[in-house]
Amino acid sequence: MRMDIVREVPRLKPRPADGHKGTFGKVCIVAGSVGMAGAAALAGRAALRSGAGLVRVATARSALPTVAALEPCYTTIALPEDSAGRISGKAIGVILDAASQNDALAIGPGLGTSAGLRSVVGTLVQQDGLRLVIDGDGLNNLSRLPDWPGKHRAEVVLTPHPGEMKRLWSGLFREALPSDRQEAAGRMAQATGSVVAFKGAGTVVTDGRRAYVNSTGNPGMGTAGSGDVLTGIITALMGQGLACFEATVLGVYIHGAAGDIAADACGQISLTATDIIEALPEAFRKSHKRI
Ligand SMILES: NC(=O)C1=CN([C@@H]2O[C@H](COP(=O)(O)OP(=O)(O)OC[C@H]3O[C@@H](n4cnc5c(N)ncnc54)[C@H](OP(=O)(O)O)[C@@H]3O)[C@@H](O)[C@H]2O)[C@@H](O)CC1
Ligand SMILES: Nc1ncnc2c1ncn2[C@@H]1O[C@H](COP(=O)(O)OP(=O)(O)O)[C@@H](O)[C@H]1O
Repeated sequence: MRMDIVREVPRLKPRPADGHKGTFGKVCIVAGSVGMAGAAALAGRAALRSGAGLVRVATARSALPTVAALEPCYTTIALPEDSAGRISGKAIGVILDAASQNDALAIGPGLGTSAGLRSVVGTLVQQDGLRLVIDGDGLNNLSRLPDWPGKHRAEVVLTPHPGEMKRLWSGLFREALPSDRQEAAGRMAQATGSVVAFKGAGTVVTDGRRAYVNSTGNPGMGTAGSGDVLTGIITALMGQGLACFEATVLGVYIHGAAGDIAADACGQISLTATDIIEALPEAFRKSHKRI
C-alpha cells in the first residue's frame, strides 16, 4: 500500500489576545461506568490540559459523583444507566443533544460493552456534521456492528490498541490482521473512511492516503489509562479547530512527548497515566514556544 509519509507535526495557532473559553472549543467526553470512573476523569482532565475551553464529561449516573470529585474544572452530565452501572441505550437523546452543542465528542474510555452501548455508538457514527473520537470500549462496541462503515456520516477518529484493532478487523474483514502495522492501519482507514491511530510503540496515524509514524513515547506508557489520556488530548485539539488527521498526529506526538518527560521525572517503572497528564504543560510549551 502506497501512502504519503508525513514527517511534520502540525501546531496549534497562537491564541488571539481577545480569545475566551468559547474560542478554544467545547468538547464532550462520553465515558466511564461503575468501576471505571477513572477512565472518564483521565480523558476529561487531559482535554483540559490540552487547551479545550470547556470540557463536559457525560457518564453513568452512579459513576458521576466519583468522576466529578476527581477534577473541578470540567462539568458533568448524568446519563441513564443499566443494572451493571453502564451507560444505557436510553442515554442516546442526551448524548445527541451534547453532540449538537459541542465542537467535538469522544466516546469510549471505560464504557464497558452492551447492546445498549452498541446502539449508542452505532447512532453516533451516523450523525452528519459530528466530529467523533472513538476509543476503548467504544471500539469494542463498534466492532460488533459490521455494517457501520457503509452508514457512517460523522468525521471519525479511531484509536485502537492492538487488541481493539484485532476485534475491529475481524468484524470487518474475513482475513487475519496484517503483521505490518502501517498496512493494517491504512486499510482500516480506507475501508472505513476514518482517521486511524493504531497505538503502540511507533503509533501509526493515517487517513488511508497519508501516514505518520510517531517517534515519541516509551514503554513506561504501557500503563492503565494511558490511552484514555490520548483520547482527551485528540478531542481537545479537534475542539480547537484542527482537522481530524492533524489533531490526531499532534495528539499522538504530544502524548508521547509528555510520556517521555514523565519518564525522565519518575522513571518508566513508576510512570502512571496521571503523570502523563501532569507533563502535558511542558510538552506543549516545548513544541509551541510562542503560546
Ligand atoms: N482507570 C480506568 O478506569 C481504566 C479503564 N480502562 C478502560 O478499560 C476498558 C477496557 O480496555 P483494556 O485495554 O483494558 O481491555 P481490552 O480492550 O480487553 O484490551 C486488552 C486486550 O487487548 C490486548 N492488548 C492491549 N494492548 C495491547 C498491545 N499493546 N499489544 C498487544 N495486545 C494488546 C490484550 O492482549 P493480551 O496482552 O492480554 O494477550 C488484551 O487481550 C477500556 O474502555 C478502557 O478505556 C483502561 O484504560 C484501564 C484504566
Ligand atoms: N512501548 C511503547 N512505546 C510508546 N508508546 C507506548 C508504548 N506502550 C504503550 N504506549 C502508548 O500508551 C498508550 C496505551 O493505550 P491503551 O493500550 O489504550 O491503554 P489504556 O486502555 O489502559 O488506556 C498508547 O497511546 C500507546 O501508544
